[in-house]
Amino acid sequence: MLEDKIIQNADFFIKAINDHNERMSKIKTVNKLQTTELKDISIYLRIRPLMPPEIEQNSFEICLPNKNNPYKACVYEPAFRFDNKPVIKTQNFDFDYVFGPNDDNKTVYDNSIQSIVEVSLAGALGVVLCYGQTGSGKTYTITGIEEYLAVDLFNKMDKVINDMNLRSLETFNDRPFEITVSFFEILGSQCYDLLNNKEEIFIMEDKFRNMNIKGIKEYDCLTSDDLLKYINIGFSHRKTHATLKNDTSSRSHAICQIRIHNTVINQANDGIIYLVDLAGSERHADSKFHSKERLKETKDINSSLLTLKECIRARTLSTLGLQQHIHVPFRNSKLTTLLKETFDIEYCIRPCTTIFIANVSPNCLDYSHTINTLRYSSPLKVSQKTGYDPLKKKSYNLKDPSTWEHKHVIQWIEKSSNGAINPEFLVPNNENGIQLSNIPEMEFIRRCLLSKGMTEKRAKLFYLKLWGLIVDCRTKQRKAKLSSKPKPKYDTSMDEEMIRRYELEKKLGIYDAPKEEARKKLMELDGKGFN
Ligand SMILES: Nc1ncnc2c1ncn2[C@@H]1O[C@H](COP(=O)(O)OP(=O)(O)OP(=O)(O)O)[C@@H](O)[C@H]1O
Repeated sequence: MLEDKIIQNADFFIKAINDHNERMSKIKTVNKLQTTELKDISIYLRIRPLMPPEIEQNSFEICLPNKNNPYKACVYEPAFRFDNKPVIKTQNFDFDYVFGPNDDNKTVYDNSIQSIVEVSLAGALGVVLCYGQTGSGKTYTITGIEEYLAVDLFNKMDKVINDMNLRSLETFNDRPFEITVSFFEILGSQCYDLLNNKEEIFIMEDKFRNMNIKGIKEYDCLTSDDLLKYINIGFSHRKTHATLKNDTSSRSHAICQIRIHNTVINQANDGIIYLVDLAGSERHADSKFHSKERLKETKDINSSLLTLKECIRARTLSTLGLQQHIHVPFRNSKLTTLLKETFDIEYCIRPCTTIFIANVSPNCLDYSHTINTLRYSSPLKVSQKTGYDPLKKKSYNLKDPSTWEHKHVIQWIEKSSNGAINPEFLVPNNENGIQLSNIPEMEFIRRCLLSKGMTEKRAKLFYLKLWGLIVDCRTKQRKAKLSSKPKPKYDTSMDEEMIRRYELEKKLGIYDAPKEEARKKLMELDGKGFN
């Protein structure tokens, strides 16, 4: 068997991988970028360490972070030539950051997730998705993140209260933030409340296109311990099965929803954090000995993961103005329907941040699983090769906030609020149009309220006015992009014969000639003619 052959040749492969790694360390180092700006969608990779049973098996690591470039991972395929000689093939994959086997959950949390806590407290939407083959460390990663996040959320409240100067508002009370949690799982098209005896719940869109979860129970959390207690109960009720890779493999998408309600600024939408432990993707081949029910389960999981991939990619491309198709297929699965605010840029009216963590096993015997995960996740990070230049300045357009400099922002605020809002309060840090759009709703309203005579309702309307512009502008840009797309050479209703005739007429220069004249000319030239 191939697996036995790989282990028998372990010495060769380990040496080849070490040599390659050594050569890589002599190449110029790429420094880690110190960026504090939150991206709409960030794609990370986490490579777990080899587990003790894998080490006992004499397995070795075939997926490593690139020593000199924290944005790349290197994968080595252990293979054999036709004459049975072992060879190693190398491939590199790009990410927003690669966490290696020595990086613990705290490092992952500090470098990827913690930034969404503050913005969610200010009213934004934060989504964390853990993806990977079964046994690759998704649950390990998400539970670790949840522990740090629960503590951090309660710790940061005070900072946000001070930063937002909430104490100065008349409506300030002794519980400015109400934190509630719910925990549910999605199995195909069914959803179950894991904190309420697995009662069925329903993800629905109301007539205002808002998403609602009918029947879900939300629990009030006064401390981080409360929050963690509910998360642990939820996990213990999740559906699992034994797979080839994991004795308790997760067969559902487990979603922890943390809602942050600001009781001081009631008009603002609640901040929401979704922590999603995706079901372990399993190759169809690995599940072929299972029951019909298991096969259907695997099919459902894989199809929803495919929809998720399409949605993330479509969203990224459309944000960058590179999307050719207007359709983001978020309605194709329950999970993406729930997260529609993240994907549907014509609906979304607040800053959304999505953090996608792909988890892989470094075990040489998991090569095919690991490469599948890398091929799935790495392309989600849209590379600069696509021609998108974030530094390229767009020319000023009164109706497009992304083109506004600080002075345009001031003009817009003064004009659109009829002088009721003082720009010094709303954009005190020289914010440009993009930065203005990135101010979460609560913070936006809070800043508006600093102007004399301003009410929460008026501030909310002003926020919606800005987002009306942003959404209109995005829609227009995408439509313009679509209409500038070259028209297909042939009408799709043309059959083969019509296309042949069209090509021939074009070649003979008689395409626009009257039919009779064209026929004569055609007969003269090739003696065939047509009716
Ligand atoms: N970074 C890590 N450091 C140490 N141990 C890890 C790490 N990642 C995963 N593990 C261990 O690997 C095993 C499998 O991890 P985990 O259960 O998180 O996999 P999974 O991807 O959630 O699998 P499934 O989809 O089947 O539920 C666990 O025993 C876990 O403790």
